[in-house]
Amino acid sequence: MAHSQIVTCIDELEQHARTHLPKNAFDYYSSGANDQRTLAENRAAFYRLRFLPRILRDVSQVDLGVSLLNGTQTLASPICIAPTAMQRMAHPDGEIATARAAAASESLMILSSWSTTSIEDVAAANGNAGARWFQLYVYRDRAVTAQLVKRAEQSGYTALVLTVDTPILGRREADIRNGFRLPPHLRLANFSETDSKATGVSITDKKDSGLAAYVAAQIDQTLTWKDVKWLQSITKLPIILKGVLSPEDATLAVDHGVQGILVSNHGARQLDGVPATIEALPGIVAAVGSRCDVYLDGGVRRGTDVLMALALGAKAVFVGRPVLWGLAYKGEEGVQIALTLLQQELKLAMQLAGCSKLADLTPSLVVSASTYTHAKL
Ligand SMILES: Cc1cc2nc3c(=O)[nH]c(=O)nc-3n(C[C@H](O)[C@H](O)[C@H](O)COP(=O)(O)O)c2cc1C
Ligand SMILES: CC(C)CC(=O)C(=O)O
Repeated sequence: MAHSQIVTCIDELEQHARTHLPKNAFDYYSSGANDQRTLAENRAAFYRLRFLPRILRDVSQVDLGVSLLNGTQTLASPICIAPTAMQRMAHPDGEIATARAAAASESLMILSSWSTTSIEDVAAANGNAGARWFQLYVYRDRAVTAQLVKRAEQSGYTALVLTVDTPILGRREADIRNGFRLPPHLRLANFSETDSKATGVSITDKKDSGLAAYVAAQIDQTLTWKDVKWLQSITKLPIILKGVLSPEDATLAVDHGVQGILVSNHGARQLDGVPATIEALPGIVAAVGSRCDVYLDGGVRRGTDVLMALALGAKAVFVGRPVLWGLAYKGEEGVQIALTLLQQELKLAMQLAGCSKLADLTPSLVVSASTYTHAKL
């Protein structure tokens, strides 16, 4: 795709990234774990759903506005940016470009702990008008973790997103084959060299996958529900648990006083064989009810995917790789293209489905394709 050409969908951005990014980076961004069954399912499960649109409703005005976390976070649309590590591999401006595009699109950005731009620099790029949450990995060294939380608070991040599906890195075979490591001109900007070398493993070490070794050395595998309490004891920020798939865990999360649940399988990069997130969503929504916000990420590539997730009870959706493909295409402008495409597609899908605001979306809008396959005609 030439730069002058019109981008018509997210998949075109991915194709561009595939042919323009270094293999080491594209493979890291695109891979799922093991046989990548869940990676395929994250898309396939959307294809197994069907809409039952309503007719003869006034759809001349569509409002995509949404408010999250008990009305404390208002957004122009429910399409937000999932945290993805090391964005400067996709474009020299990396997280700065994402933060600017998020603010320009009135979207919400979650910054990864493992960004290649610091918490403070991203906050400055996102500005006063921006909406930003910080994704937290809990380090074995709790002083390092507490310092991240403090810096996020001081830089105007308004929630913490605690990732709970990564006690250890999933098996990403492309990274093993490539001997993945962060290119030498980049670094994990939120940590000092000393912090990242504290246990003798650096992300740039020449191991099978430098990343897997780094995670194994640094991330706290002993994490339990008591650490959610610990986190609550050191911050007043709302906490969202990212990586919930089981309704039982969703109930426990609410019992532990979290303000949000992000139904996620980490872009199919952790345990292969888990359900697609759109399949896991209804059970979690049923378990949680209105006791806290429920969000979804994983395989969202179309406005119609967003519409399905919202109809099935998600308050907002997050996209990971589409933002990386936008970055690789044209930095800040590319991320804006990705977000705008999804917003426009969502608006169109709502109009065609007979909905003019998010409150109109109910589960009756979506049915399983098997309803039709097995129908007696
Ligand atoms: C390249 C890459 C890096 C990621 N890095 C992080 C991370 O640092 N922290 C985290 O909680 N999730 C991380 N994720 C998971 C995303 O936040 C999100 O769950 C996933 O990408 C959503 O699926 P999608 O890419 O199909 O939209 C990463 C995902 C990708 C693809
Ligand atoms: C550094 C990694 C743990 C980032 C991540 O979450 C991922 O690669 O999926």
